[in-house]
Formats: sequence, structure tokens, C-alpha cells
Amino acid sequence: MADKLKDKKIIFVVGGPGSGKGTQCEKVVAKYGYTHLSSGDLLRAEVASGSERGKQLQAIMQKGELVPLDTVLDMIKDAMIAKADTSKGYLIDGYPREVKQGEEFEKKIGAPSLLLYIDAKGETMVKRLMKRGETSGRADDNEETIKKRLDLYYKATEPVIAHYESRGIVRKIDSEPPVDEVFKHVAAAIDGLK
Ligand SMILES: Nc1nc2c(ncn2[C@@H]2O[C@H](COP(=O)(O)OP(=O)(O)OP(=O)(O)O)[C@@H](O)[C@H]2O)c(=O)[nH]1
Ligand SMILES: O=c1ccn([C@@H]2O[C@H](COP(=O)(O)OP(=O)(O)O)[C@@H](O)[C@H]2O)c(=O)[nH]1
Ligand SMILES: [Mg+2]
Repeated sequence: MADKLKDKKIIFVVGGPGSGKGTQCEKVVAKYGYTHLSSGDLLRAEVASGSERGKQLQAIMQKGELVPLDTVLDMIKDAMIAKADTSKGYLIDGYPREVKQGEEFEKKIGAPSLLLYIDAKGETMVKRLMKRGETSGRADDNEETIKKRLDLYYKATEPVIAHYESRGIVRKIDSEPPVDEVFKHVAAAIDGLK
């Protein structure tokens, strides 16, 4: 039941591949006890399960393309409901990827109170992902797929930020500095919520 999700705080965390969304979300969990749901992690868990659906997802992700909207939204919704009794709020990391995804999320679940826009330069993101790729085991942390993810980010995801800007809920965070420095700004944005 989506009723369970009424009145929960929702924070969208949007930024390019390797901008540091996951890193900052972990720190928010530690300080504020929000529930962290990374759409990419949910998809990778489905791939790891070896299911038929997982095999289809893997092919899409390997190419750096977007998985169909309903698939991701259903996964996020299920994960949110599973945590609803203990959660005071949710960090939705890596979602929405395109304006339509955000609209569907709001229809089925609810409106976000804040959008954290984690912003790094393209060359920084590429460098970080190439480095992460040395140990991450992620099939998409390779030069060719990184380039595609970055292109798709600029094309499909950046318009999401403009879409929410008019509502006054976007906080842009520069993620070029060291992690703890960046987190100070993230924390200030969340403190401003109450
Ligand atoms: N200097 C600096 N490096 C960072 C910061 N955040 C992350 N990094 C580095 O960048 C890499 C990518 O960070 P992630 O948090 O995995 O990035 P992400 O945005 O979740 O990336 P995807 O999972 O690909 O969407 C990490 O392995 C860190 O080494 C930051 O705030 N400052
Ligand atoms: O809402 C989403 C989130 C992720 N993905 C897929 O999952 C991959 C990894 O997403 P993640 O957020 O983990 O990493 P990023 O691409 O931001 O580096 C993407 O390239 C997409 O193929 C998707 O299709 N829809
Ligand atoms: Mg991530």
C-alpha cells in the first residue's frame, strides 16, 4: 500500500555518473538515519539474483542505456514500502533519470521535499569512475560505457534539475572538493528542511 508512504520525507539525489551521489548518501544515512535507496543498486541486485529479468537488465546497463521506467519505479516503491515502518525519510539516489520518471514517481508515491544536485565536472566524473573501475567490479565502469552514461546524463537527466528548480527545492552542491567538505553543504541543505 502506498498509503504507508504518505507524509514521509523524500529527497531526490541527482548527479552525473561518479559525481559522488552514493558517497554522500552513505554519510547522510550515518548522520540522519534516512533510508538510502540507490536505483542503480536495486537494479544490480536484480542482476545478481540471476533472474530472467536480471539478464535483460544487465544487457541494458552494460550499454549505459536506461532501463524501462516502470521497472525501476516498481523496484523503488517496493523497497520503500518494505522500510516504511522504520523509516523517517528516504534518499532516492540516481533517480529520476528523466523528467517522465519524476512525474510517474510523484503520481504513484509522492512529491520530494528536496532535490540534491551533486555536481562535478565531466572530466572529474570520468577520472573517478575509471579509478573506481579498478576495484568496483561494475560492468559499466569502463571507458566506453562511462562515455555513454555521461552523454545520457547531459541529455536526459540534466533537464530533471530544471524541472524541479521552478519549485524552489533544488540545492546545487559542488562535489569537486574532498568528501567531508562536500558533506557540510549536503548537511546544511538537509538541516534547512525542518
Ligand atoms: N574528491 C571527491 N571525490 C569523491 C567525492 N565523492 C565521491 N568521490 C570519489 O568518486 C567515486 C565515485 O563516487 P560514487 O559515490 O560511487 O558516485 P555515484 O555518483 O554514486 O556514481 P554512480 O554509482 O556511478 O552513479 C568514489 O569512488 C570516490 O572515490 C567527493 O565528494 N569528493
Ligand atoms: O533509474 C535508473 C537508474 C539506473 N539505471 C541503469 O543503471 C545504470 C547504473 O546506474 P547508477 O545510478 O548506479 O550509476 P551511474 O550511471 O549514475 O553512474 C545506469 O547506467 C542505467 O543503465 C536506469 O536505467 N534507471
Ligand atoms: Mg552510485
